[in-house]
Amino acid sequence: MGDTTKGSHDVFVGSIDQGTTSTRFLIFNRDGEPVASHQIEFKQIYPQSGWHEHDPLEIITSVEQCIEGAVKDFETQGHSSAKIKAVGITNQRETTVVWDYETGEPLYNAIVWTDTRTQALIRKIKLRLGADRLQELCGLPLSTYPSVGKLLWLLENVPKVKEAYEKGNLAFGTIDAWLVYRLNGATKKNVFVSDPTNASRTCFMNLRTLDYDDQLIDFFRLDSSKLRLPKIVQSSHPEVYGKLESGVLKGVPITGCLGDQSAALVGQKGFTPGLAKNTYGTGCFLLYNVGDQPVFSTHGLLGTVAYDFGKGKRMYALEGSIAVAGSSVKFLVDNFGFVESSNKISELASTVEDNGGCVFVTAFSGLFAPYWIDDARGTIYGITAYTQRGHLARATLEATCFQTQAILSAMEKDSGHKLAELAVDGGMSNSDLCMQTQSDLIQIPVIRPKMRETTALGAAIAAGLAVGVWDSIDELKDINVEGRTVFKPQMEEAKSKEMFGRWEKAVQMSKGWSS
Ligand SMILES: Nc1ncnc2c1ncn2[C@@H]1O[C@H](COP(=O)(O)OP(=O)(O)O)[C@@H](O)[C@H]1O
Ligand SMILES: O=P(O)(O)OC[C@H](O)CO
Repeated sequence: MGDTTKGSHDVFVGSIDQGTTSTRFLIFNRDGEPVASHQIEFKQIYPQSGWHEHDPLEIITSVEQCIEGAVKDFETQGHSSAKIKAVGITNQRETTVVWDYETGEPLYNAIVWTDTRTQALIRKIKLRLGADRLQELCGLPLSTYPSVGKLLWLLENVPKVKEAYEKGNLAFGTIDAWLVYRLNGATKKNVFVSDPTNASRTCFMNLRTLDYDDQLIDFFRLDSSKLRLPKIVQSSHPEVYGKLESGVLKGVPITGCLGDQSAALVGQKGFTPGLAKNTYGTGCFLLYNVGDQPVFSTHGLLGTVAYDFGKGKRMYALEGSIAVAGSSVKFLVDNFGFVESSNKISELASTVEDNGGCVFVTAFSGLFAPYWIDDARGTIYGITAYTQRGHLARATLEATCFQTQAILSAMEKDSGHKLAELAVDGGMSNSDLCMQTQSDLIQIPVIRPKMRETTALGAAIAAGLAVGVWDSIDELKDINVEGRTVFKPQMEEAKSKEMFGRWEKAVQMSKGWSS
């Protein structure tokens, strides 16, 4: 930690937010306000129904361009880039990248967390002896969602990947590990690390020890002497993530790293057990801080790491993961031209009073928490000659709210605690209609901060804490508190229950389509 940083107000922290549909770089001041930013959408590759890939090199380019764009904006405002003391990384989780450790080149496209090509493979693995004990070790239910299935598919189907593995040259990583590796100059420095919030999404990490577990690796019939896994290091650290090797911020240290949902919890300052946040991005993810010991769900949720800021500052979370949220809105826009952009969907939904009897189970990747139905696919119920586009727009927004309602009910059963309020963020939370519907359905207040880049803020906090931009989390308490919007329940509880009953019926009916 440099003395010039400690206590000084004229310092800034950069944050790389590498999401499922776009990459951003934001520069935050010490008050947690974004002063400059740049965002780039990159290509979504869908080679077949159910497959979803990204180009790992395009992701790197998008990060480099975002850094350049935001720094330019920052300098235009009269700031010097020398004031940027550190950079944090936050990223889409589970998405799997494999590369050749000798050359640093990717061996296949990244397989995205939403991808369902591993459905049959996972079903076979579920039959193995010991499959029912996995969740007690790694916190995750066996499904198409974690990285492990994607890696096993690559080993079975891509000869180059298998060859590299046999030679002991196969590097496997989630997006955080890939970014850190490449931003450090790849083979030049070979910085090959991942933080526990990301590593906990692979199925290889033991949730109690925060290290790889041979029981898990053996169960998946992988040879740890052949597979190169990134070293698991804490989420906020002054040294372990290296430095930016090139570009306008060359030499600036990377000092924070968090999976995007953990970063959002940190950005919402969910540091105390009992606090929860729900992020409505491409998917939607509810994280509930359970304290410094892991909780293993028995009601369809995931046990995961909230953040690891070092000894005595490590927290766990229960998570409810919804595969499709904002992506369903994008689907109506891109595939059917319902409106010209996602931010117009509420307008369309407001042209009608209710869903007109329609329920849309947006199971494009099967249904995740708390249902885990891998063979469900997107299905709309209740269409009649009366149905208008507005009804479908409303049913689309409601689908994420219903799944959140189901997750909260599971969370109450797992934790024995009823949530008093829900902090929200992410692209889809911009819809007032959606947030009001959410509050109506869950019957508690929904709190939306004024500054919604909480994911990027969380990574900036992790990075800033490591270099003394902030000395402790107590110093963060006033950040992003002013100007919040509170959505209070306006619907009768009986009506909310009735609507949820119809949703649950639709979920049951959606089973089995892709079996
Ligand atoms: N006003 C809005 N109403 C509803 N959905 C929206 C709105 N604005 C953005 N979205 C949705 O939010 C998603 C983008 O949110 P974001 O938090 O940037 O996601 P990610 O981090 O996953 O890339 C898109 O899928 C988009 O359809
Ligand atoms: O891109 P998002 O914000 O929907 O987040 C993706 C998640 O990290 C997947 O687990």
